[in-house]
Amino acid sequence: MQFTKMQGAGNDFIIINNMILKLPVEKIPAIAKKLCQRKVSLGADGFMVVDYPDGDADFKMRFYNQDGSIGEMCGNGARCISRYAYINNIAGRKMKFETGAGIVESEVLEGRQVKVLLNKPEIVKIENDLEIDGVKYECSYIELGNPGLPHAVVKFEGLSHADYKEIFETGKKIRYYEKFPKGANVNFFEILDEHTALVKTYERGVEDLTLACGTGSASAAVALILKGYLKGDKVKIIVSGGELFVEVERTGNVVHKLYLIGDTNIVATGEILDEDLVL
Ligand SMILES: N[C@H](CCC[C@H](N)C(=O)O)C(=O)O
Repeated sequence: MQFTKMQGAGNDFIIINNMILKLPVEKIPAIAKKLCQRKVSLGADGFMVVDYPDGDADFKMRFYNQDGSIGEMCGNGARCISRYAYINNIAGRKMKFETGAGIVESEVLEGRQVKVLLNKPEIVKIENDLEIDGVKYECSYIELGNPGLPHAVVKFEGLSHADYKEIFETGKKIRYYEKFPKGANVNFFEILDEHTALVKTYERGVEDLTLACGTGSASAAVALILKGYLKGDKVKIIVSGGELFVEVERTGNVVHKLYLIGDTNIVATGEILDEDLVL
């Protein structure tokens, strides 16, 4: 099975072209779960499949998390798959593709940069503070697209110095918070200056911290701009695997357009030979 491995800001993905492979869609979750396992297989945070679109888009992006669960969308994945589609002549530099959260548009910029117009924030609860086990958290809740990809944006004092275990344990608790209808990716933030925030994400479906989350960084940018923590409409989000830029077009508290911009890296291309994989 031909594959490409890519990463964007350290969020890594296996990409396959199902226009050629023609794997039955119902078999993909198990394949994704198998191949995304670190150490025993290729390993990745997510598995992406390019497929024929239903409508007039260039292609359909199917996204699966490391545990085989379906994700509505993935921002860093969308950046990577855009460059993959461009390089493999599936789309031009500017493209439009279907995702579980709705249509996404993107543009492959110079070099390895890709700019993605993410699904609009459909649910925005800026003041959505939580209390779990007697501890209060300053939190916003945002869903991008419809059906929406769920994100909590949570203040974490001293995030840059906090140890992995503390962030992980807190992230896990909030990820399963009973009032989040479908769980949430948990994006912890610390403000570095008025145009820059540090964000670390506990990802649903990976059930661990990843080095970056694109839609999480964009959701954090929306929450932090609307809260007045960040100024201007283009902000920088520092993540563990690099940096991302988010542009927000809005009228007051209503966001019309949300862009994610950042680097991509093609790590490998070749054939998957995993002998334990049962197709
Ligand atoms: N890493 C992705 C998000 C994957 C979505 C997944 N973790 C889920 O909640 O289904 C991003 O860059 O936006």
